[in-house]
Amino acid sequence: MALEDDRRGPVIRVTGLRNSFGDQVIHENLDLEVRRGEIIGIVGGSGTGKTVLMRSIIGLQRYTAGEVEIFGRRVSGLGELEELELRRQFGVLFQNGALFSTLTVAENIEVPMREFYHIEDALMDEIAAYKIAMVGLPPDAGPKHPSELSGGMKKRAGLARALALDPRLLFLDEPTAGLDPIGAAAFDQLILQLRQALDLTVFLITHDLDTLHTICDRVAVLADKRVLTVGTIDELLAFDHPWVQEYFRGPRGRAALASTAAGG
Ligand SMILES: Nc1ncnc2c1ncn2[C@@H]1O[C@H](COP(=O)(O)OP(=O)(O)OP(=O)(O)O)[C@@H](O)[C@H]1O
Repeated sequence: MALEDDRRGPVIRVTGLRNSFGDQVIHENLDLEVRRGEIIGIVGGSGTGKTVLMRSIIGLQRYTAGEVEIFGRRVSGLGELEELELRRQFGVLFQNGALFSTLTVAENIEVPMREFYHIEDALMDEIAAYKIAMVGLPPDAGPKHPSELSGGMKKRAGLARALALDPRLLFLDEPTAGLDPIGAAAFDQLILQLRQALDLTVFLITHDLDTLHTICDRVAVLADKRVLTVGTIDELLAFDHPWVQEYFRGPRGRAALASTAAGG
């Protein structure tokens, strides 16, 4: 059953979200809208709940209050078929790539295909090879196991798996963490290219200021248990809050700003 698609509304709408673990309240009354086709960066100090927010949106975290809509549909209370149909429309790259270590790269990419479709093995291999090429991995990466790949290649393999079902929405949790600056910049460019080629909306958790400056259309700041503000970097630079000012105007923030201004 195809989900009704509200093309005018936001791709993701989170309203009044609350998450807590025991006595620890992570989110309280959190609102966020993600627009169609944008790359939105999610930033915030460690432990502010960026990953918990992502997990709430994709259905892996049971929140205690609030509502999440994806493509105009409430994600809670969906029937089994509708939930499957929704899950097919987004891909996720988890923080550590989360590849199955006993499977090859191609087999990893085929996992979601096997879950959702009945496709012949030969066709699945072809699709996996196409996804491998799409993320800039060499063809011989397919039969390799994750342990044989560099950190950057693992991220690309995880991305290929996230793209396995041709999603329209992509979630990336700290994709450039642990990459060297050249590898991180290349990954940023890959995300930009894929957004353009595949008409994607991207929800991107990152601490990487270069990534924020280079590829994000808007940035949402998590603080005080909610989304404190959302805006372009220029708008955030003018936002009067100690964490935001320290983050974007501290030494690293200034370096990233200077580098972007210089076209680097
Ligand atoms: N399953 C869980 N049980 C208990 N506490 C949890 C659970 N998952 C997350 N937390 C807590 O929720 C808070 C937010 O965690 P989360 O991983 O979302 O932070 P984050 O903003 O992504 O941090 P980082 O930038 O360090 O990755 C943390 O204090 C964490 O310990």
